[in-house]
Amino acid sequence: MGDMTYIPLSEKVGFIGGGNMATAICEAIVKKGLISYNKVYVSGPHLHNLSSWKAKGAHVTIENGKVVEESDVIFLAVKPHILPIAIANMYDTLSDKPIKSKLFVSILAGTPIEQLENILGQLEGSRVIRAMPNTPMLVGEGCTVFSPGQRATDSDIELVHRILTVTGVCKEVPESLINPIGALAGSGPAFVYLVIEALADGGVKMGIPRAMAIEFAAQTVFGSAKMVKDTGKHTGQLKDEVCSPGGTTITGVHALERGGVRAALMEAIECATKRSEELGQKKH
Ligand SMILES: NC(=O)C1=CN([C@@H]2O[C@H](COP(=O)(O)OP(=O)(O)OC[C@H]3O[C@@H](n4cnc5c(N)ncnc54)[C@H](O)[C@@H]3O)[C@@H](O)[C@H]2O)C=CC1
Ligand SMILES: O=C(O)[C@@H]1CCC=N1
Repeated sequence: MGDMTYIPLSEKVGFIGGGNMATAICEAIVKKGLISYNKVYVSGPHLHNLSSWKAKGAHVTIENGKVVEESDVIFLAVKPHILPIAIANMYDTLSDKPIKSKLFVSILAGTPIEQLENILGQLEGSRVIRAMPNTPMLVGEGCTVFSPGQRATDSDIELVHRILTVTGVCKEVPESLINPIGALAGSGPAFVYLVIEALADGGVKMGIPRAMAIEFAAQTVFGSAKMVKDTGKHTGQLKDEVCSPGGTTITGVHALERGGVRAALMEAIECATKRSEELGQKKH
């Protein structure tokens, strides 16, 4: 994927909220040549927080409605509890303007499509696609899923797929899977960083210098993930191939099982999924 060049979008892309995830999406698609910053519009409550966007050539504003006016596809990239405020700000600018039929892509954890369609309902003909990205798209290894809303057209789906597929893996899924996949792939990088850090801590405890321990922990996780993806072998078989009878690895595996690592990781996904559901029900 790294060397592929993509046909630039004719559409202008907007972001309501210019934080971590909006930055990752935009950087990813700019890097792949899909768009240049002069066709990007981004809003937030304080212009000084958007200075890095401005420095790269994006159009910045404190009016969310301006982003909607200027863009063809608009990513909603605020925190879930901010959405009503962000949309109210958007309507302030748009109230007396004949804006119609815009495509919105929400990346908000938890917020269901139906809620998004209701809140955007004042904007006649607005279409919604709900997506769940993750930050590794910044290095071209993202994992994104999306679900189209009722009014999203085939060409909307094609456009969103075209945008997100350059950032890594991208698949359309039923909406019922977005919260669980958000837990696994959206939150997942944080869980994996924690694992890498803990592996490195163990290495440091055993005398490996910190920088070397981090590098080797990360490369080991990276290599193992590539083995799972490229060989297609069952993870249990790959694990067995590392465990010599009476050897070092099975001794370490025993320690992990004693520590309940599998249950802890399963619970992390279950808890994060439930938290998404709570966010959708506004139990903030
Ligand atoms: N960070 C991640 O790894 C992922 C985040 N998400 C979702 O992406 C969304 C954004 O998350 P982050 O980028 O991490 O948060 P963030 O806090 O970095 O970004 C949110 C941005 O919204 C801006 N904002 C606040 N009030 C606003 C308003 N009224 N109008 C416009 N902009 C406003 C803030 O200034 C901030 O820059 C969340 O809904 C989250 O659930 C989804 C997948 C992964
Ligand atoms: O922690 C969160 O709520 C967001 C959603 C997925 C990753 N970060």
